[in-house]
Amino acid sequence: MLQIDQLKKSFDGYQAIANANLSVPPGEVVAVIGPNGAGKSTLFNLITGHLTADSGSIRFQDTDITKCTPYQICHCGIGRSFQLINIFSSLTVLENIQTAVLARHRLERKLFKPAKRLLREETLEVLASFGLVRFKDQLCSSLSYGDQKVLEIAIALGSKPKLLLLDEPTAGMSPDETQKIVHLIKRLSQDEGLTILLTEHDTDLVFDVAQKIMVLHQGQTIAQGLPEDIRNDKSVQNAYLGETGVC
Ligand SMILES: Nc1ncnc2c1ncn2[C@@H]1O[C@H](COP(=O)(O)OP(=O)(O)OP(=O)(O)O)[C@@H](O)[C@H]1O
Repeated sequence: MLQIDQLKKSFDGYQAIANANLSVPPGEVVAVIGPNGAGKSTLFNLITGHLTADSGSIRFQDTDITKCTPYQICHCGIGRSFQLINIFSSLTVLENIQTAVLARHRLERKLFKPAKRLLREETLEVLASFGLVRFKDQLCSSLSYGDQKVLEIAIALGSKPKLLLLDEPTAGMSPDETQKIVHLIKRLSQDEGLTILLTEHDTDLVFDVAQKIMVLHQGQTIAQGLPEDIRNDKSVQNAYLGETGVC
């Protein structure tokens, strides 16, 4: 579904992505892991068009998206939730979801008065599937951190993406909130067949949910494969030595 080849990106001479290769098969949960500064967020920003690669290619469903804008990439079918929660805090929960649903129907310009009536049923369905109906008239700023994250993922799914990118979805969460996100990832993958690409520092979570893992180290793909192979890979163990000792 997503194919990345020989990707490179430098910042003022520093190669943040030196040579990244990744293949994401349809229907799978794929995790990108690596020590701090390995280039995970940079890779995500390249995939979603928030950064432009110096060289290499990114193909999504046989379309070359390497030089596309974030708007074009979103309309191609790639949705994203960010490391820092990215919602409209001063809008209600319902209005946030409605914004995403309107955008999918290319009705963004009708965002204000008439929008209240537009696509309300579809918006309520999205809210229901994420257990957010009871919060629908609350301002987003009043939700707990965990519920704000669920809302952000629901917004990303409002555009009905085929591939969902989750950038450290459990960062800063309590164990209970983390479990809620784990269940959500499994439900979206197993019940709805969504393809998911995530980065995450919590390697227990990664080994729990991912069918495939890519390991980035200093901007290079040093390993890619099944979780059990990654766990036993010597280059991965070396990359993590002195870091978390997780593998
Ligand atoms: N806009 C930028 N300008 C300059 N350097 C950058 C920029 N973005 C990232 N970098 C550098 O590129 C490298 C990779 O950063 P990146 O944020 O992609 O790593 P990461 O694997 O996501 O790290 P973390 O796990 O800590 O979030 C780092 O050395 C970072 O300082």
